[in-house]
Amino acid sequence: MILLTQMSFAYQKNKPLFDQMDWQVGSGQVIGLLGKNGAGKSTLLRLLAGLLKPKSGDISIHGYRPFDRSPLFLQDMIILPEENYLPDKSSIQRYIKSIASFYPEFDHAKMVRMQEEFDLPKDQKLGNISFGQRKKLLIAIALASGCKTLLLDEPTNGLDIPSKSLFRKIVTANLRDDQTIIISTHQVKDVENLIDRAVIVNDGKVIFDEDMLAISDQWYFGLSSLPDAEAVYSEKSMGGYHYITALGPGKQPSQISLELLFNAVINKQLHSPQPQNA
Ligand SMILES: Nc1ncnc2c1ncn2[C@@H]1O[C@H](COP(=O)(O)OP(=O)(O)OP(=O)(O)O)[C@@H](O)[C@H]1O
Repeated sequence: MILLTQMSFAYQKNKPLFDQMDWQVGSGQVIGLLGKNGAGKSTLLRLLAGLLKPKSGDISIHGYRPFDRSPLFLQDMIILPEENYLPDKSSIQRYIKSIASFYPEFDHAKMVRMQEEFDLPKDQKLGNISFGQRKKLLIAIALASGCKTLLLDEPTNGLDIPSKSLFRKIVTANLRDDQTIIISTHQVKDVENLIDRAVIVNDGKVIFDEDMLAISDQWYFGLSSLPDAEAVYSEKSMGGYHYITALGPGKQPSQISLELLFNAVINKQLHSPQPQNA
Protein backbone atom coordinates (compact mmCIF):
# COMPACT_ATOMS: atom_id res chain seq x y z
CA MET A 1 0.00 0.00 0.00
CA ILE A 2 1.26 3.44 -0.96
CA LEU A 3 -0.25 6.24 1.08
CA LEU A 4 0.31 9.97 0.71
CA THR A 5 -1.21 12.12 3.43
CA GLN A 6 -1.31 15.89 3.05
CA MET A 7 2.07 15.64 1.31
CA SER A 8 3.62 18.92 0.23
CA PHE A 9 6.84 19.45 -1.66
CA ALA A 10 8.59 22.46 -3.18
CA TYR A 11 11.93 22.92 -4.90
CA GLN A 12 11.78 26.63 -4.14
CA LYS A 13 10.41 28.43 -1.11
CA ASN A 14 6.82 29.64 -1.55
CA LYS A 15 6.45 27.74 -4.85
CA PRO A 16 4.83 24.44 -3.87
CA LEU A 17 4.86 21.77 -6.54
CA PHE A 18 2.65 19.46 -4.49
CA ASP A 19 0.29 21.01 -2.04
CA GLN A 20 -1.22 18.81 0.67
CA MET A 21 -1.63 15.90 -1.69
CA ASP A 22 -3.64 12.86 -0.59
CA TRP A 23 -3.32 9.70 -2.65
CA GLN A 24 -3.60 5.98 -2.12
CA VAL A 25 -2.51 3.01 -4.21
CA GLY A 26 -3.28 -0.60 -3.30
CA SER A 27 -1.06 -3.57 -4.13
CA GLY A 28 -1.09 -5.27 -7.48
CA GLN A 29 -2.02 -2.34 -9.67
CA VAL A 30 -0.48 -0.93 -12.81
CA ILE A 31 -0.90 2.83 -12.59
CA GLY A 32 -0.52 5.24 -15.49
CA LEU A 33 0.71 8.55 -14.08
CA LEU A 34 -0.11 11.33 -16.53
CA GLY A 35 0.36 15.08 -16.44
CA LYS A 36 1.52 18.01 -18.52
CA ASN A 37 5.21 18.86 -18.83
CA GLY A 38 6.37 20.12 -15.48
CA ALA A 39 3.34 18.78 -13.60
CA GLY A 40 5.66 16.94 -11.25
CA LYS A 41 5.47 13.29 -12.37
CA SER A 42 9.22 12.64 -12.12
CA THR A 43 9.35 14.52 -8.83
CA LEU A 44 6.54 12.38 -7.45
CA LEU A 45 8.40 9.21 -8.44
CA ARG A 46 11.55 10.54 -6.75
CA LEU A 47 9.56 11.31 -3.60
CA LEU A 48 8.14 7.78 -3.63
CA ALA A 49 11.65 6.37 -4.10
CA GLY A 50 12.97 8.37 -1.15
CA LEU A 51 15.32 10.45 -3.30
CA LEU A 52 13.49 13.61 -2.21
CA LYS A 53 11.95 14.48 1.13
CA PRO A 54 8.43 15.91 1.52
CA LYS A 55 8.37 19.38 3.07
CA SER A 56 5.37 18.37 5.13
CA GLY A 57 2.82 15.60 5.35
CA ASP A 58 3.73 11.99 4.93
CA ILE A 59 4.47 9.22 2.45
CA SER A 60 4.21 5.62 3.54
CA ILE A 61 5.01 2.61 1.35
CA HIS A 62 4.25 -0.77 2.92
CA GLY A 63 4.72 0.96 6.26
CA TYR A 64 8.08 2.56 5.42
CA ARG A 65 8.83 6.26 5.01
CA PRO A 66 10.78 6.34 1.73
CA PHE A 67 13.14 9.15 2.77
CA ASP A 68 14.26 7.18 5.83
CA ARG A 69 15.88 4.92 3.19
CA SER A 70 15.64 1.84 5.35
CA PRO A 71 17.49 -1.12 3.75
CA LEU A 72 14.31 -3.19 3.92
CA PHE A 73 12.47 -0.51 1.96
CA LEU A 74 15.27 -0.06 -0.58
CA GLN A 75 15.48 -3.75 -1.40
CA ASP A 76 11.77 -3.81 -2.19
CA MET A 77 11.59 -0.72 -4.45
CA ILE A 78 13.17 0.00 -7.79
CA ILE A 79 13.09 3.21 -9.82
CA LEU A 80 13.86 3.50 -13.51
CA PRO A 81 14.67 7.18 -14.06
CA GLU A 82 13.94 8.89 -17.37
CA GLU A 83 17.63 9.65 -17.89
CA ASN A 84 19.96 6.88 -16.94
CA TYR A 85 23.69 7.00 -16.60
CA LEU A 86 25.17 3.54 -16.79
CA PRO A 87 28.82 2.59 -16.36
CA ASP A 88 29.93 2.43 -20.02
CA LYS A 89 32.86 0.13 -19.32
CA SER A 90 30.87 -2.52 -17.49
CA SER A 91 29.59 -5.54 -19.40
CA ILE A 92 25.86 -6.20 -19.42
CA GLN A 93 26.24 -9.37 -17.36
CA ARG A 94 28.47 -7.74 -14.76
CA TYR A 95 26.01 -4.85 -14.43
CA ILE A 96 23.06 -7.22 -13.96
CA LYS A 97 25.05 -9.11 -11.31
CA SER A 98 25.91 -5.95 -9.39
CA ILE A 99 22.32 -4.64 -9.42
CA ALA A 100 20.92 -8.06 -8.53
CA SER A 101 23.04 -8.10 -5.37
CA PHE A 102 20.84 -5.29 -3.95
CA TYR A 103 17.63 -7.25 -4.48
CA PRO A 104 17.25 -10.52 -2.53
CA GLU A 105 14.31 -11.65 -4.67
CA PHE A 106 16.03 -10.96 -8.00
CA ASP A 107 14.90 -13.62 -10.47
CA HIS A 108 17.88 -14.52 -12.68
CA ALA A 109 15.93 -16.99 -14.82
CA LYS A 110 13.32 -14.33 -15.54
CA MET A 111 16.10 -11.89 -16.40
CA VAL A 112 17.61 -14.28 -18.96
CA ARG A 113 14.15 -14.87 -20.47
CA MET A 114 13.46 -11.15 -20.78
CA GLN A 115 16.90 -10.48 -22.29
CA GLU A 116 15.96 -13.00 -24.98
CA GLU A 117 12.47 -11.61 -25.45
CA PHE A 118 13.84 -8.08 -25.79
CA ASP A 119 16.54 -9.41 -28.13
CA LEU A 120 19.27 -7.87 -25.99
CA PRO A 121 22.91 -8.71 -26.58
CA LYS A 122 24.44 -10.77 -23.76
CA ASP A 123 28.06 -9.83 -23.70
CA GLN A 124 28.41 -6.27 -24.85
CA LYS A 125 29.83 -3.38 -22.85
CA LEU A 126 27.07 -0.99 -21.75
CA GLY A 127 28.81 1.81 -23.65
CA ASN A 128 28.36 -0.13 -26.89
CA ILE A 129 24.61 -0.65 -26.79
CA SER A 130 21.99 1.82 -28.00
CA PHE A 131 19.78 4.08 -25.90
CA GLY A 132 16.75 1.87 -26.60
CA GLN A 133 18.68 -1.28 -25.69
CA ARG A 134 19.77 0.30 -22.40
CA LYS A 135 16.18 1.20 -21.69
CA LYS A 136 15.03 -2.37 -22.39
CA LEU A 137 17.80 -3.73 -20.18
CA LEU A 138 16.69 -1.51 -17.31
CA ILE A 139 13.02 -2.42 -17.78
CA ALA A 140 13.98 -6.10 -17.66
CA ILE A 141 16.09 -5.52 -14.53
CA ALA A 142 13.16 -3.72 -12.85
CA LEU A 143 10.78 -6.57 -13.67
CA ALA A 144 13.27 -9.22 -12.56
CA SER A 145 14.10 -7.39 -9.32
CA GLY A 146 11.20 -8.98 -7.46
CA CYS A 147 10.46 -5.62 -5.80
CA LYS A 148 6.91 -4.90 -4.68
CA THR A 149 7.12 -1.29 -5.88
CA LEU A 150 8.31 -0.48 -9.40
CA LEU A 151 8.56 3.17 -10.43
CA LEU A 152 9.11 3.63 -14.16
CA ASP A 153 9.68 7.12 -15.55
CA GLU A 154 8.89 7.29 -19.29
CA PRO A 155 9.91 3.65 -19.82
CA THR A 156 8.89 3.53 -23.49
CA ASN A 157 10.73 6.69 -24.52
CA GLY A 158 13.29 5.65 -27.10
CA LEU A 159 11.80 2.20 -27.75
CA ASP A 160 11.03 1.26 -31.35
CA ILE A 161 7.51 0.19 -32.32
CA PRO A 162 7.98 -3.60 -31.88
CA SER A 163 9.70 -3.02 -28.53
CA LYS A 164 6.78 -0.91 -27.31
CA SER A 165 4.33 -3.75 -27.85
CA LEU A 166 6.88 -6.19 -26.38
CA PHE A 167 7.09 -3.90 -23.35
CA ARG A 168 3.33 -4.25 -22.79
CA LYS A 169 3.45 -8.03 -23.22
CA ILE A 170 6.49 -8.49 -21.00
CA VAL A 171 5.11 -6.32 -18.20
CA THR A 172 1.78 -8.16 -18.26
CA ALA A 173 3.45 -11.58 -18.32
CA ASN A 174 6.01 -10.88 -15.61
CA LEU A 175 4.10 -8.95 -13.01
CA ARG A 176 3.16 -10.67 -9.76
CA ASP A 177 -0.15 -9.94 -8.03
CA ASP A 178 1.61 -8.31 -5.07
CA GLN A 179 3.62 -5.88 -7.22
CA THR A 180 2.60 -2.32 -7.96
CA ILE A 181 3.92 -0.45 -10.97
CA ILE A 182 3.63 3.29 -11.40
CA ILE A 183 4.44 4.31 -14.96
CA SER A 184 4.86 7.99 -15.65
CA THR A 185 4.40 8.68 -19.33
CA HIS A 186 3.42 10.99 -22.15
CA GLN A 187 3.26 8.02 -24.51
CA VAL A 188 -0.32 7.28 -23.61
CA LYS A 189 -0.87 4.83 -26.48
CA ASP A 190 1.96 2.68 -25.11
CA VAL A 191 0.15 2.09 -21.83
CA GLU A 192 -3.52 2.27 -22.84
CA ASN A 193 -3.95 -1.51 -22.82
CA LEU A 194 -1.61 -2.11 -19.92
CA ILE A 195 -2.67 0.05 -17.00
CA ASP A 196 -5.42 -0.74 -14.48
CA ARG A 197 -5.79 2.82 -13.35
CA ALA A 198 -5.28 6.30 -14.83
CA VAL A 199 -4.02 9.06 -12.55
CA ILE A 200 -3.62 12.66 -13.70
CA VAL A 201 -1.66 15.22 -11.70
CA ASN A 202 -1.98 18.94 -12.28
CA ASP A 203 -1.31 22.07 -10.23
CA GLY A 204 0.10 20.07 -7.34
CA LYS A 205 -2.85 17.75 -6.94
CA VAL A 206 -4.24 14.48 -8.21
CA ILE A 207 -7.11 15.79 -10.33
CA PHE A 208 -8.24 12.47 -11.77
CA ASP A 209 -7.86 8.95 -10.42
CA GLU A 210 -9.98 6.19 -11.82
CA ASP A 211 -9.84 2.48 -12.62
CA MET A 212 -9.84 1.81 -16.35
CA LEU A 213 -12.82 -0.53 -15.90
CA ALA A 214 -14.78 2.21 -14.15
CA ILE A 215 -13.88 4.63 -16.96
CA SER A 216 -15.12 2.27 -19.64
CA ASP A 217 -18.30 1.63 -17.61
CA GLN A 218 -18.98 5.36 -17.35
CA TRP A 219 -17.79 6.86 -20.59
CA TYR A 220 -18.08 6.17 -24.28
CA PHE A 221 -15.22 7.18 -26.59
CA GLY A 222 -16.38 7.67 -30.16
CA LEU A 223 -15.68 9.23 -33.52
CA SER A 224 -18.36 10.95 -35.59
CA SER A 225 -18.44 13.11 -38.69
CA LEU A 226 -20.50 15.80 -36.92
CA PRO A 227 -20.19 17.19 -33.39
CA ASP A 228 -22.17 15.09 -30.89
CA ALA A 229 -24.58 17.26 -28.91
CA GLU A 230 -24.35 14.90 -25.93
CA ALA A 231 -20.56 14.96 -25.81
CA VAL A 232 -18.93 16.16 -22.58
CA TYR A 233 -15.77 16.69 -24.59
CA SER A 234 -14.88 16.58 -28.26
CA GLU A 235 -11.92 17.34 -30.47
CA LYS A 236 -11.93 17.98 -34.20
CA SER A 237 -9.34 16.02 -36.09
CA MET A 238 -8.68 14.82 -39.64
CA GLY A 239 -11.13 11.90 -39.35
CA GLY A 240 -14.01 13.87 -37.76
CA TYR A 241 -14.85 14.54 -34.14
CA HIS A 242 -13.38 12.38 -31.39
CA TYR A 243 -15.75 12.67 -28.45
CA ILE A 244 -16.59 11.40 -25.00
CA THR A 245 -20.18 10.91 -23.81
CA ALA A 246 -21.67 9.22 -20.79
CA LEU A 247 -22.13 5.52 -21.60
CA GLY A 248 -25.90 5.31 -21.95
CA PRO A 249 -27.99 2.24 -21.13
CA GLY A 250 -27.67 -0.51 -23.70
CA LYS A 251 -24.51 0.99 -25.21
CA GLN A 252 -21.48 -1.28 -25.46
CA PRO A 253 -18.30 -0.03 -23.75
CA SER A 254 -15.71 1.37 -26.14
CA GLN A 255 -11.91 1.33 -26.27
CA ILE A 256 -10.66 4.09 -23.95
CA SER A 257 -8.64 6.84 -25.60
CA LEU A 258 -6.29 7.96 -22.84
CA GLU A 259 -5.25 10.97 -24.90
CA LEU A 260 -8.84 12.18 -25.23
CA LEU A 261 -9.49 11.43 -21.56
CA PHE A 262 -6.39 13.38 -20.56
CA ASN A 263 -7.36 16.38 -22.69
CA ALA A 264 -10.91 16.30 -21.33
CA VAL A 265 -9.68 16.25 -17.73
CA ILE A 266 -7.05 18.95 -18.24
CA ASN A 267 -9.69 21.13 -19.96
CA LYS A 268 -11.95 20.54 -16.94
CA GLN A 269 -14.64 18.86 -19.05
CA LEU A 270 -14.44 15.55 -17.27
CA HIS A 271 -14.05 14.86 -13.61
CA SER A 272 -13.35 12.01 -11.26
CA PRO A 273 -14.99 10.05 -9.77
CA GLN A 274 -18.56 10.68 -11.01
CA PRO A 275 -19.52 11.80 -14.53
CA GLN A 276 -20.95 15.28 -14.32
CA ASN A 277 -23.82 14.70 -16.72
CA ALA A 278 -24.91 11.26 -15.54
N1 LIG B 1 16.12 19.74 -9.28
C1 LIG B 1 15.21 20.68 -9.51
N2 LIG B 1 15.35 21.92 -8.98
C2 LIG B 1 14.42 22.87 -9.17
N3 LIG B 1 13.28 22.68 -9.88
C3 LIG B 1 13.08 21.47 -10.41
C4 LIG B 1 14.03 20.40 -10.27
N4 LIG B 1 13.57 19.32 -10.91
C5 LIG B 1 12.37 19.68 -11.45
N5 LIG B 1 12.09 20.97 -11.16
C6 LIG B 1 10.86 21.69 -11.53
O1 LIG B 1 9.76 21.04 -10.95
C7 LIG B 1 8.66 20.98 -11.85
C8 LIG B 1 8.25 19.54 -12.05
O2 LIG B 1 9.28 18.85 -12.74
P1 LIG B 1 9.17 17.31 -13.08
O3 LIG B 1 10.38 16.93 -13.84
O4 LIG B 1 8.83 16.56 -11.86
O5 LIG B 1 7.87 17.31 -14.04
P2 LIG B 1 7.35 16.21 -15.05
O6 LIG B 1 5.88 16.17 -14.88
O7 LIG B 1 8.07 14.94 -14.87
O8 LIG B 1 7.72 16.90 -16.43
P3 LIG B 1 8.00 16.25 -17.88
O9 LIG B 1 6.70 15.66 -18.30
O10 LIG B 1 8.36 17.44 -18.68
O11 LIG B 1 9.10 15.24 -17.72
C9 LIG B 1 9.12 21.68 -13.13
O12 LIG B 1 8.65 23.01 -13.09
C10 LIG B 1 10.63 21.63 -13.04
O13 LIG B 1 11.20 22.74 -13.67
